[in-house]
Amino acid sequence: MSTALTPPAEARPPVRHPDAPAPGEPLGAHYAYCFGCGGGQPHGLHLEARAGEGVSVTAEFTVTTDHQGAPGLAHGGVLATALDETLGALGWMLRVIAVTGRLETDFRLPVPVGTVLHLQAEVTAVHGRKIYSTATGRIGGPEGPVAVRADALFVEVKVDHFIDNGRPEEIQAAMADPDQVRRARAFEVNP
Ligand SMILES: CCCCCCCC/C=C\CCCCCCCC(=O)SCCNC(=O)CCNC(=O)[C@H](O)C(C)(C)COP(=O)(O)OP(=O)(O)OC[C@H]1O[C@@H](n2cnc3c(N)ncnc32)[C@H](O)[C@@H]1OP(=O)(O)O
Repeated sequence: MSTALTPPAEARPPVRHPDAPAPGEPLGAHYAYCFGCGGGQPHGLHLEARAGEGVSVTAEFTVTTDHQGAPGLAHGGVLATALDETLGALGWMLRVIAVTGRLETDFRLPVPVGTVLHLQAEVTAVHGRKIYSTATGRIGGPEGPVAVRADALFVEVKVDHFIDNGRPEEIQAAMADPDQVRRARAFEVNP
């Protein structure tokens, strides 16, 4: 693991937000057109995440023919996306909006089309706006062998990060959608 992903000595253990969804509760999509979790992306991952214990989440992603790199095998970038999306869902547990700063991925086993990837992610430490986290993707069941894993650094941002940087068409549509505004607020500590 690179030094940038090692929490400094002053980092604190993560604290589950009191209003975090209960363990087992589905988290839903943070944006309908998200490539990772949105229902509105025909070739997306349609990843479904649930709250876990503490500051953790679980998720499942079924590899389809849309996700191939080599014939019959998942593309590594798609698997990294599944890890990234699962790690991103940890924001629901902290009620913080955070984006990926760094994502370091180990690919340990090939993942065939048709596989259900069982993902688990947890926050390991928090230091200021920096959120340190780790994730695994297992095949053959939730207790199966680890096919992919990642360590990550997410950085907390305000909703302005998206409003200021996103293309105006999509931002205006999102801001006009009460359901999207509700989802964005669910991520924020002080909405
Ligand atoms: C109604 C309105 C509609 C909106 C609704 C939206 C709802 C959304 C809800 C939830 C969204 C969740 C989405 C999850 C999706 C899955 C996750 C992704 O794929 S996210 C996309 C990929 N990532 C990016 O696009 C980031 C691009 N990068 C940036 O924007 C900046 O670089 C950013 C924000 C990461 C940092 O920039 P700075 O200017 O804010 O802050 P600085 O000072 O540079 O960094 C803060 C600290 O972090 C460290 N840091 C930053 N990047 C680092 C890196 N790559 N490696 C190591 N350290 C890093 C720095 O060294 C600094 O540390 P020191 O405070 O000094 O100790």
